[in-house]
Amino acid sequence: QSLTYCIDPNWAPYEYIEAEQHKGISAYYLKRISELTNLQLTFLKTDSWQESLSAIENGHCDITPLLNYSESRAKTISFSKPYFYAPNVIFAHYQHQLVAGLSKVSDESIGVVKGYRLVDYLKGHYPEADLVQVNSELDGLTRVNNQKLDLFVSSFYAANYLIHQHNLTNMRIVGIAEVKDQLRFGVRHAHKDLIPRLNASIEKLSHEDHHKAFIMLEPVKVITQTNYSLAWEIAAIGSLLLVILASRHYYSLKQRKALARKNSALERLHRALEKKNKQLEELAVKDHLTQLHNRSYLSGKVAECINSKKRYKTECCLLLIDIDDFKQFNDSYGHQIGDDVLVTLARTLELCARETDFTARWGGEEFVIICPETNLHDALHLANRFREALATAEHACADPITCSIGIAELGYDDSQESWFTSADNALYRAKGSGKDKVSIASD
Ligand SMILES: Nc1nc2c(ncn2[C@@H]2O[C@H](COP(=O)(O)OP(=O)(O)OP(=O)(O)O)[C@@H](O)[C@H]2O)c(=O)[nH]1
Repeated sequence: QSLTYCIDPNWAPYEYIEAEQHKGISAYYLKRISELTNLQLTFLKTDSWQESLSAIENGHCDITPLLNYSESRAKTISFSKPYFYAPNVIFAHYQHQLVAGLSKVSDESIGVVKGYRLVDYLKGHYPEADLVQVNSELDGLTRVNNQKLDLFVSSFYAANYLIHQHNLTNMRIVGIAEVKDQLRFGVRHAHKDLIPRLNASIEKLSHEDHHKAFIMLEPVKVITQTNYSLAWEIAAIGSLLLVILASRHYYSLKQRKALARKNSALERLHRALEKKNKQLEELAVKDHLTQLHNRSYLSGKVAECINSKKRYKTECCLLLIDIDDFKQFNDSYGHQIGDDVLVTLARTLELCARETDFTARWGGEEFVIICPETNLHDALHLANRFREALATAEHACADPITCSIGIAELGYDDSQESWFTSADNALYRAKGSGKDKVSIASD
């Protein structure tokens, strides 16, 4: 005989659907009973217990393997004798005090699963109770856990299983409901002739059969042993990070020190370079032998004098000095003595000139004094003073040093070239008139 059966799909661990398959202890009992009765049972999948009850009522489902007796169900269903017994308990928030039984509940809401026999029971025995019908055991337990419902009455094993599975830790059992589950087969009235066969098979179930089913009520084991491997991994990664950070810090310190050393070396180099540059600048404007300024330096000063003349009409004189018969010093005493004579003249020049004058070696044995803010009279005085000082200056050979001097006052329209030409002409005249003379350009 081939029959269909249906279950409560949300009543783990009693019965539930997993991967489209009927699971739980009712699956186990159903298998045993169909073996013992030789019944062919085909599973009719439903989405809820309500849907399963409706399927029995409208004839789509013939048998359901695990339900309690109730008068209302008895209208459409014939029942076998019970074969599995379980207590019902009352759940509440973990801070709720113990409840001595359902009869002691007064103002609190009591949850039960819609369609369960408990609904009829509570309505019948406690009509005043604030009954809340929830969709499933899990729905009721979750509401209590979240303090959305005061109490929830449920099968102990089913609730125990769900609490573990869903980690509902805000709740506890606070009392025992007087009703117990006495679970049995339910058969559509049309097949009530099956009841004796089912009862005979139930009688044949052994103690071991029941024990195997009972074991299936055990919730999924919670692993209480601490898994240290993650801690070790974290510690290892942490240590590695520490080592990396420490070595980075060490290398960055090392690099900073090396950088500081390089920076101070660079600073030293920079200072040395500045010094060298200064020396080079001085070399560029100084005569190496006499240490007087050279022609290129003087050209700048001459330009300043010309500008000053044009702007302020200030007086300015130029003395062009040439050592007389200098060639003879070289020829008679050698080049070194010639150099000494040049240096002697340079020192004498510096002694005689004022601080505001500019002295320079113009080239060879020719020297220049530019005297700003100086008229011809004073320039002549300076020239003669210089000649006298030179004549008495100590130097390396016995011959006296004399020089001829050409003086030119800067004219308003003079350029450097015309000014020096005037001085040169005057010098030429001084040489021509017997040397050791001073000649003025305007003469
Ligand atoms: N020792 C030395 N001699 C120099 C230097 N520069 C130029 N002379 C020499 O100076 C001499 C100049 O000779 P001249 O131009 O004939 O002039 P001078 O002998 O002074 O004759 P007058 O100008 O007519 O008095 C040359 O022999 C040059 O070689 C120098 O730096 N050192």
